[in-house]
Amino acid sequence: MSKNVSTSFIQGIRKFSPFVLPKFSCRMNHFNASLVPKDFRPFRIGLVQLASTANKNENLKNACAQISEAVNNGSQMVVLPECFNSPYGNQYFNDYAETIEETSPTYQALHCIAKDLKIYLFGGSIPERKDDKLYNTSMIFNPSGNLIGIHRKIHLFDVDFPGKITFRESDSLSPGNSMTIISTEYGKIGLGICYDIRFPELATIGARNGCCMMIYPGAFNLTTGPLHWELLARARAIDNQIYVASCAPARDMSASYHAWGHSTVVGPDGMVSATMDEKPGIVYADIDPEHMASTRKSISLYTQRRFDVYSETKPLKLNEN
Ligand SMILES: O=C(O)CCC(=O)C(=O)O
Repeated sequence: MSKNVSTSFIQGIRKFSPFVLPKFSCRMNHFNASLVPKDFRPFRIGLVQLASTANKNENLKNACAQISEAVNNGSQMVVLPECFNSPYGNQYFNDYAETIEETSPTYQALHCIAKDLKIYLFGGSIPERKDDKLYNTSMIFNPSGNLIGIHRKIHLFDVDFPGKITFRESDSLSPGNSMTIISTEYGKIGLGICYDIRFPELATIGARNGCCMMIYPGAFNLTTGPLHWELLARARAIDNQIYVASCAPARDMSASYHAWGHSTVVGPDGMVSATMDEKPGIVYADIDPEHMASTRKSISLYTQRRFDVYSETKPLKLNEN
């Protein structure tokens, strides 16, 4: 089951200050495995950049076909984009929303394909109905088809770029209230959805808690995509010397929301390992503990952090008299 971490940034840091990892053993002794989380194993990830339509059944069928393709090409972990089963927009969330239960169409489709193909499936996100509220929610399944985690988008996308894009997700959605870390046989994976990537605390606390990777299903747009999509993924990776995978929908200029696309995997050194353009497709990357170890050996952030100097972080107060 996922571990929902509800801890403050400082508590998260202190818990792992200084960064201590158990001594390594077994087959990882050809490199300095004490520099990586002890449960981190190599794997191949596939990010499915899906072309979604207004037809939910079609979207689910297409998602399953693309997941199979990713697995045929060696992926042990597959990621879908934000809002992959519906168009993206406040006007759609209520109509497309599902409850998270075994009889719901998206749950069923993801459960079956993860089980059939024996993979970890990070099911992008869908509009979720829970009690009287709607959330932007990701379901994560293991190779037995069990639901092992749910992440509800914590930071809602409320922005205003006059003349370019104005969006207020909070007009229809409620925010999730906990961080999510998923334990897999390849290591721990932290999860955020889209706008969550702008808040570095999630990745930093994830890394302190032993995550080898952060996954962000996301649908950036044609204004903030070129400005920040890759930069943010690289920043989260460099800050923490972890892998970052961001999975986007393909761009559809006939839809009301135009996604940036460019699904990307960034390595622990901050370099782009794999990426693509805005069209439908799949991005593959081989995730390698040795790469993390060599990055952390060259630039030794984890032994050089000055926890004795950093004081409690406080929220920025604007216009205080
Ligand atoms: O942060 C951004 O620029 C885009 C975020 C977004 O599109 C979202 O959260 O859905």
